[in-house]
Amino acid sequence: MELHDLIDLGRYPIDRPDAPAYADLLADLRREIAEDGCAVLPGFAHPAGVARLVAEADAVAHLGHRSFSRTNVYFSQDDPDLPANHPVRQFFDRSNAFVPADNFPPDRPLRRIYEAGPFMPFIRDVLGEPENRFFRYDDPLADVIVNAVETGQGFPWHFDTNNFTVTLAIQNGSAGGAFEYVPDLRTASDENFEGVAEVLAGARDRVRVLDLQPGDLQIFKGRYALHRVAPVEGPRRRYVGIFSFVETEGMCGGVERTRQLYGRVLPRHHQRAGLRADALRD
Ligand SMILES: O=C(O)CCC(=O)C(=O)O
Ligand SMILES: [Fe+2]
Repeated sequence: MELHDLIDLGRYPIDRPDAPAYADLLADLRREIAEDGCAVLPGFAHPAGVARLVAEADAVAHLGHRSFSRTNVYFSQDDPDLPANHPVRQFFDRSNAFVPADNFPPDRPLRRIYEAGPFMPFIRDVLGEPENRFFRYDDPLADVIVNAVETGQGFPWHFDTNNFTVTLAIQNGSAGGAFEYVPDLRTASDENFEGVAEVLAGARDRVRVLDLQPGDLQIFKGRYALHRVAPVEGPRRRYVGIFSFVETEGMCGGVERTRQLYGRVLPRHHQRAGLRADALRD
């Protein structure tokens, strides 16, 4: 299976960084990131590629870790010393199933894309990050996963633990499942708890809504953009492939969050706790 069996390389020539079309594409996507905090590449995976990705997701969906919990936007514990309306103290229902990354071998479609030579440099170019601050997530449970969401389930407001998130829509639910986000709500040095509290209380003025279609690739700064997935409705599962990138080499997920989302932790999650460049709550 080659990259062109999955991706529309005619429309998105990520394998030809010297081509003028690559420079044009990059300029468009960088503008989108600057204006919207998010770039979308419609039809990045072509229909035949989507069919392969759906088949892969269907085959491993039963291995998803189904978890139901109440979580705050940081996936952290409550802190009773803070005021009751503080974002750390706002908990929302979360239910979904993450299919852990060790179910996606290199010769199957999803990891074939994630580990393809041109993919990481392309994403880094779009985000305008330097080479020494852009790495694949070093987490064997979470570097590339599928989020499988069934009827009634969703993913409430949160920040990602990895810096940059790239999602690939594989299959939509029958209805619902829209992606909502607030770009740049916090920075590496400013939690902006007040702004977060406003969104959690229902302020909609900065919320953007995306209705992604199967095959669409989305690139955004999930550590700084608060985001959520509206509940899915109807019999069909929603599948999204999630590719993670980080600014610190060797970084993996924290112990608490990894246990919640994947149902297990590895020795490296303990060994590398705290290996990150910022001091955000997570
Ligand atoms: O399913 C999605 O579109 C994104 C889910 C998400 O935000 C996450 O897994 O952190
Ligand atoms: Fe997320």
